[in-house]
Amino acid sequence: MALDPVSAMRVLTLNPGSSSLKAALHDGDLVDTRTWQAADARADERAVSEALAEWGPPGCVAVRFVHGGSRPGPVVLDDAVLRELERLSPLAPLHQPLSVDVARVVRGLLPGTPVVGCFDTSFHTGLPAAAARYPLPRAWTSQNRLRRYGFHGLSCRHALRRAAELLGRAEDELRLVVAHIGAGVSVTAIRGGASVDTSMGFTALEGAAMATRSGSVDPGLLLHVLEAGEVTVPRLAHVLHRESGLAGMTGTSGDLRDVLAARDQGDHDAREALAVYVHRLRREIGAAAMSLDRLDAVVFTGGVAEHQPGVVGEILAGCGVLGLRAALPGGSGDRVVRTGDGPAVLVVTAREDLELRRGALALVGVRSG
Ligand SMILES: Nc1ncnc2c1ncn2[C@@H]1O[C@H](COP(=O)(O)OP(=O)(O)O)[C@@H](O)[C@H]1O
Ligand SMILES: CC(=O)OP(=O)(O)O
Ligand SMILES: [Mg+2]
Repeated sequence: MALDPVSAMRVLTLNPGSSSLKAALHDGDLVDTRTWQAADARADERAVSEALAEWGPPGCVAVRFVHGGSRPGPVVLDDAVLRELERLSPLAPLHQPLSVDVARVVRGLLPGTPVVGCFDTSFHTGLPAAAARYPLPRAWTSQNRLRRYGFHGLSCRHALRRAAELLGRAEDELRLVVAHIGAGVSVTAIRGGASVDTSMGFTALEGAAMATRSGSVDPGLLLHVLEAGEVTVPRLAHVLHRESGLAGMTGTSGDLRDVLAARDQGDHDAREALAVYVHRLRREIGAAAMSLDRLDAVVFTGGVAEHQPGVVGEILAGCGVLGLRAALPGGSGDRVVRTGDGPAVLVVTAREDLELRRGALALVGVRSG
């Protein structure tokens, strides 16, 4: 069947994550992907040029931004929007500057080609007040700016879509917990097709322990090290984003492969770090489940979920209180690991690129239709 001109458009998607830049070229139903590791601004600029050299010019481009503020959906990027998004960089220092750079580079290389920004935060814009608001003074929160935004929304949106397909159920009838486990880690509760709670908050530092990010730490501890003069504010920001999590606890890069290798060699810190990582993930899964009236399925997605079934198995082994059964999610591709009594367990590849494409085509289609 011939595709209509909008869906047949070649779309380049660019996804700067905290440990990689992922690019994909969607040409009708064909997809070609490339990943560049250890993203930094200059490497990302080179990656964009290499992607364009390899694939040629697309009809439009979609760029993932983790922070979109209150934007409920994708927007076409122009200089003014990019300046606004750049102002959010301090709230997502591992991602936002890279996305802004990548968008500027691609706009420079492809003048006249629409470049669309799609936001992790959009999926969470309907969070109920109980989940979105911090218990801070009204004067701080009344403008609705200092609140919980949530991230990994493109991944959650795709996980919901795939879970509905794999389980043969309507999206809006599913009650899901989605555990996105990559370099960044978050857990989201989905009910009625929408996010109703999520572990990341004002920034992508809150919640579970991550590859190099601390996740949640008692704010009293942070006040203490600041007041004691042990660190400056910029140093503390650096430590919490880049020198904590699995990396900080072990002295490795924080890549789970390195941590598992160290544990296999009997390294005590690696064993303890993985125990903390798994414990904190289970705690977030339990917390997310409390926003649901029943739990139909837990969906594991992101690089760790895709490549390390043993770690998913370790997490599941301690989730019996939710009715989840221990399982080792072997196999590959999107799959239902277990069904039967208790919630189902799914592993889904994080295809943020498909949501980026969808978001871009919806906008470009509207503009050209
Ligand atoms: N075989 C593997 N290939 C790629 N990543 C892996 C593999 N095994 C484990 N991982 C983990 O997946 C993480 C990357 O996940 P990913 O979702 O791609 O991250 P991000 O989008 O944040 O860059 C790495 O930090 C690594 O710990
Ligand atoms: C929001 C976030 O942490 O993204 P990533 O896992 O891609 O680094
Ligand atoms: Mg990612």
